[in-house]
Amino acid sequence: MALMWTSISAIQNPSFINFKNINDRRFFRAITRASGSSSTVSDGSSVLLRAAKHTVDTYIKSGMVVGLGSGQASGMAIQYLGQQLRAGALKDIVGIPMSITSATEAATSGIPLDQYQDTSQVCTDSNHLLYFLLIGIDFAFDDADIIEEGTLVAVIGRQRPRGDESIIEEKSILNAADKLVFIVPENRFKGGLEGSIPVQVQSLNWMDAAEEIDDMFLGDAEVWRRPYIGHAGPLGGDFPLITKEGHNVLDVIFTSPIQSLAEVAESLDKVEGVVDHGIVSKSPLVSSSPLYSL
Ligand SMILES: O=C(CO)[C@H](O)[C@H](O)COP(=O)(O)O
Repeated sequence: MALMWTSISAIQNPSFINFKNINDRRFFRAITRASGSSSTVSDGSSVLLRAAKHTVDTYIKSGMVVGLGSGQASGMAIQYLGQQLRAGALKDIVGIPMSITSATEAATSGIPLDQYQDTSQVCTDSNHLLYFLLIGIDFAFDDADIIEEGTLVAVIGRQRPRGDESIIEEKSILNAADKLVFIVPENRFKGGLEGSIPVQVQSLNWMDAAEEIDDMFLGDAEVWRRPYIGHAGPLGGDFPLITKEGHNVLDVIFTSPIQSLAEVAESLDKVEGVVDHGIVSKSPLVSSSPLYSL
């Protein structure tokens, strides 16, 4: 594994925190030496753990509603958050898990959980007037497969779901968060990205959507339907993946460098049958002063 100094991107407030430049330079020199030519996964893990702890220590305050992401680094942050709760360093945290895996990790770490409701709740006051109560998420952290240098637009969902992950649910929590941090190793932070953009499509007319996307990125990308088991291929084999929402997943595999992830997202959004995709743009806050009660 390459040298794993870790970058953290605060997406809503895109000040870029580079672990190489903050805190303890000696630590990173030590990691550099330890990584060297015989670097191991554990070296990378220890840097990720440090980044995960830094994320919790810096951004999470008592009383917050926190979106809990999926992936190795998020798992570390969840465990550390649980430790901080048990130690009394933090209290009154409510976790909003983005997947079954993060829910399980949070539950075993002793973090109180709630579910995110994407729609506003309708309430009545004493005069029987209707008003809306917005559910707010103060902060969220997550892993990302790749982050576009410069824009901090991220891609999630490249890997086959390990549990019951849903790009749709994950993105709705990420987009609802007032502040968002991706915890990623440095080698996932780059420009001119290649590789897969996962696209969730309606299963009935998946092929029409696939053809339209194929035409759209002709020469730059191949479009394959993601299999549940077995080998990948354009048609997704005999057992195509069906998401928990009943959709298929297309992997739009870019073989040429992507100039702008935001433009790819905009193009995909226009295709009939596309339900969602793994590109997470810098979205505005759902509410700058949310009223919430969880
Ligand atoms: O899609 C994702 C978040 O849901 C992650 O990018 C993906 O799970 C990466 O995991 P890891 O960091 O463990 O490789």
